[in-house]
Amino acid sequence: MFRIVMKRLQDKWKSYRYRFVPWIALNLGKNERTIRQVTERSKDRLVSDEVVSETLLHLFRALLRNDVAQQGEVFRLLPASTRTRYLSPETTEGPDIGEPKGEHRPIETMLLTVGFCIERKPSSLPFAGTGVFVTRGFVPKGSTVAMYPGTIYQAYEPILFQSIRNPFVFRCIDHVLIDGNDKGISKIVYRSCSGRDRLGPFRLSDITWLTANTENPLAVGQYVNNCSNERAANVCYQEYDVPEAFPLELRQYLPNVNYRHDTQRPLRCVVLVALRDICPGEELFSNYFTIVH
Ligand SMILES: C[S@@+](CC[C@H](N)C(=O)[O-])C[C@H]1O[C@@H](n2cnc3c(N)ncnc32)[C@H](O)[C@@H]1O
Repeated sequence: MFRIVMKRLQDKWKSYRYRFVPWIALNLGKNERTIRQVTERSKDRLVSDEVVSETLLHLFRALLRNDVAQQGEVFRLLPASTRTRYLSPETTEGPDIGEPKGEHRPIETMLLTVGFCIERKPSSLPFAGTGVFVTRGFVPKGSTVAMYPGTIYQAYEPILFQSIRNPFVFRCIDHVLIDGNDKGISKIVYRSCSGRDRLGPFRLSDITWLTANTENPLAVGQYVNNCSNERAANVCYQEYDVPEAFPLELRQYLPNVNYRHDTQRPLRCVVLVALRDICPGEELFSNYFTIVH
């Protein structure tokens, strides 16, 4: 009898694509109605990887273009044709209406390139700590709204010490883990891995999400709170593997790094995609549980 009960429990547990392990253990019973249900892994994607790439490239190019003063070494090593693209916007493949020129203020760049900006503020929910809000602009359904930063652990890699009392360990559908904690041992590990993985002057990941001033303003997705029966989810998580062709000079804005330097697969990122139109002033809520049937 005991074995049968245990087997049933195990099967139920396995069907959960639980995102945040400690949160689930405490809240599974309370929030059953807010669970996101998908019939297959492939149905969990709201938009294609190409659409996600388009937004990231558009924003990252604008961020780089507005940071020319700090990027001397990077520009020196870029092929002339690529360099020209950043130094004189009018030579790019079409007019980029609304792209800011000159001053380097990432949040303004975000507003002008993607049409909205998000920022961390005290959550509108009691006792939920910090949350993420759309502070200006308008987010159309299907937009890439945020990124989940952190160190990437493949399913077989050890994460024991970093995961103790850590509410920021995110689990992907294929059991890859992302440690998005910006404090303590997690912060030390991320900094060290990011410093390790460079190609000369080219940084391959961003470390500024560990501070209050993020170079990539999308990289605050780890602070998005869970929906509740009263506050429905307006964003969902989606895995995004960085394509090989992603430009070298733009990788410095990716807020993820592999724990092991010899990982033989594309860099995993996770983006948050809008489930509906979102207006300024609204807090973002995701779904910490998803069941794949
Ligand atoms: C990934 S963190 C989100 C950021 C968190 N709000 C903070 O300030 O650090 C997950 C933690 O946020 C809190 N949290 C998330 N959603 C919540 C909700 N709907 N109500 C209360 N607390 C929530 C829980 O403490 C949970 O363990």
